[in-house]
Amino acid sequence: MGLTSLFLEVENKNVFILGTGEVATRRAHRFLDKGANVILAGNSIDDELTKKGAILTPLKNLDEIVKWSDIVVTASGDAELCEYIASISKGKLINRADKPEKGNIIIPTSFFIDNIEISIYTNGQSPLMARELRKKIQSIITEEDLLEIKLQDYARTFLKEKIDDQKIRKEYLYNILNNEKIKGYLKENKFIEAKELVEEIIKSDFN
Ligand SMILES: C[C@@]1(CC(=O)O)c2cc3[nH]c(cc4nc(cc5[nH]c(cc(n2)[C@H]1CCC(=O)O)[C@@](C)(CC(=O)O)[C@@H]5CCC(=O)O)C(CC(=O)O)=C4CCC(=O)O)c(CCC(=O)O)c3CC(=O)O
Ligand SMILES: NC(=O)C1=CN([C@@H]2O[C@H](COP(=O)(O)OP(=O)(O)OC[C@H]3O[C@@H](n4cnc5c(N)ncnc54)[C@H](O)[C@@H]3O)[C@@H](O)[C@H]2O)C=CC1
Repeated sequence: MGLTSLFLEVENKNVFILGTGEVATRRAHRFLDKGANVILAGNSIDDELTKKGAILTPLKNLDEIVKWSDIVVTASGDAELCEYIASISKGKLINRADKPEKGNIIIPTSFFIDNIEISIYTNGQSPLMARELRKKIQSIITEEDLLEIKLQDYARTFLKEKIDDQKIRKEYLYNILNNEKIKGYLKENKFIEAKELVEEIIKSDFN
């Protein structure tokens, strides 16, 4: 295995999910929430999925749907059917919820703090611990960290307009990150003051 974490654009991508149980439903929500077209094969799906645009198909003639799909998920308790679907999915992106090590996509636990996305993968060892680690991480990220991210975003955009050389932009961003006065402002939730100081620092050199 040579897994590395990446973010995948799934908007308007075609996703086929084999199964309609707990895991299949969770996967379907995740893809639908990001604008993918989702078809699930199985007996029934709940109204919430239907409302989001999921389509249910019976467990037959699945070859055409596999051809249609960009991403395949096997999440059925029927091991033989999972194997069959995997065998006709060669060359595709496939998440094997039934046998993760045989697929080429892992779905980690992911969560947001503000608009920062954090994903955890325990290398298949303990999904439950992935969930526990999530709680720990959530508890150590402060309001100040989130403001620093907003400030860096602001400074980066501002710098891109003023300075062509990326190396120089980088130097400014490090200086902003380590500026004690700015840190003090963020600690006191004074974002406007922090922003003004950033502008001052940059403008004083470039006006
Ligand atoms: C590899 C992976 C699949 C992938 O790549 O998609 C995978 C695989 C498997 N999980 C199994 C079991 C359980 N999974 C959960 C829960 C979650 N599992 C999730 C992810 C992943 N699970 C992927 C990476 C995991 C990693 O390594 O970090 C989470 C984080 C995200 C999500 O699924 O949406 C979600 C928590 C969501 C949240 O945050 O709340 C629970 C808890 C519960 O149900 O209450 C149990 C029962 C307890 C237990 O077994 O620990 C089994 C069956 C094992 C068997 O047969 O006994 C397999 C298959 C196998 O291991 O063969
Ligand atoms: N996060 C993850 O990735 C997890 C993966 N799993 C694995 O994913 C698969 C599905 O798990 P869940 O959604 O929790 O199960 P579930 O029992 O909620 O759903 C199983 C689905 O498989 C279908 N099915 C068809 N034939 C079956 C058969 N012979 N036996 C059992 N089910 C059959 C059911 O109709 C249903 O759609 C299993 O292989 C399980 O080991 C399980 C838990 C978590």
